[in-house]
Amino acid sequence: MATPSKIHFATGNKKKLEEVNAILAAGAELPFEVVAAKLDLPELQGEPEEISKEKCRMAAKMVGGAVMVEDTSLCFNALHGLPGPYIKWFLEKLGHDGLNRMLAGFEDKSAYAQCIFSYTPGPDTEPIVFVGRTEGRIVQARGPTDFGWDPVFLPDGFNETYAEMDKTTKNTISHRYRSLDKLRAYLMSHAASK
Ligand SMILES: O=c1nc[nH]c2c1ncn2[C@H]1C[C@H](O)[C@@H](COP(=O)(O)OP(=O)(O)OP(=O)(O)O)O1
Ligand SMILES: [Mg+2]
Repeated sequence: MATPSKIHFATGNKKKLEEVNAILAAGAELPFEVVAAKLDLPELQGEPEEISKEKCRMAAKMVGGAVMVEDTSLCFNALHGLPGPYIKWFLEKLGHDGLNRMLAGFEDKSAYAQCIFSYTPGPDTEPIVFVGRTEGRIVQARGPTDFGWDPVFLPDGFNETYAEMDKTTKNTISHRYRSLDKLRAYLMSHAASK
């Protein structure tokens, strides 16, 4: 279906919204507009791709139009991918130090950040899913603490945590960038020809 002119981004997280806007603004001019929609959506449980699609369906029903939603997981390899989609609760309850302590008994501190965007042009269309991943490892917290687990995630190939690096750098290597770049390409290629 052709890309509509207006897409609602349903999120309750201001920092995500900032990054999404910055990532989209850094690219070519878009044939669509992204508007924020603060909807009260439940934190669903299950497999990440299914969680994301279901959230997208619910949001599309609520706004009655095109929607994108995003969910972020932080997956520890030593723990076979946990906390994964439950990172929000682990971070809230344990803090940065607690996340490090979860790995104290393991030599393997490697982890990956995963972002899943789901998009639908409207409530009657099955959402499509775009996955982006950035590999790294869990370190003692370093840098500003204004966005989630950024201080404890050190992406591979860098000496700075997500929190320490400047936003422009994070926004060219992040899990969010990688999945949003795929969604952007999809939306551009389905834009109605002028
Ligand atoms: O790039 C990131 N760097 C650091 N922390 C991050 C990032 N992206 C999400 N986060 C945090 C927010 C929340 O604690 C959990 C994901 O949960 P998640 O459900 O996706 O986010 P949310 O509930 O805050 O917003 P939403 O309304 O879009 O579901 O990881
Ligand atoms: Mg959420």
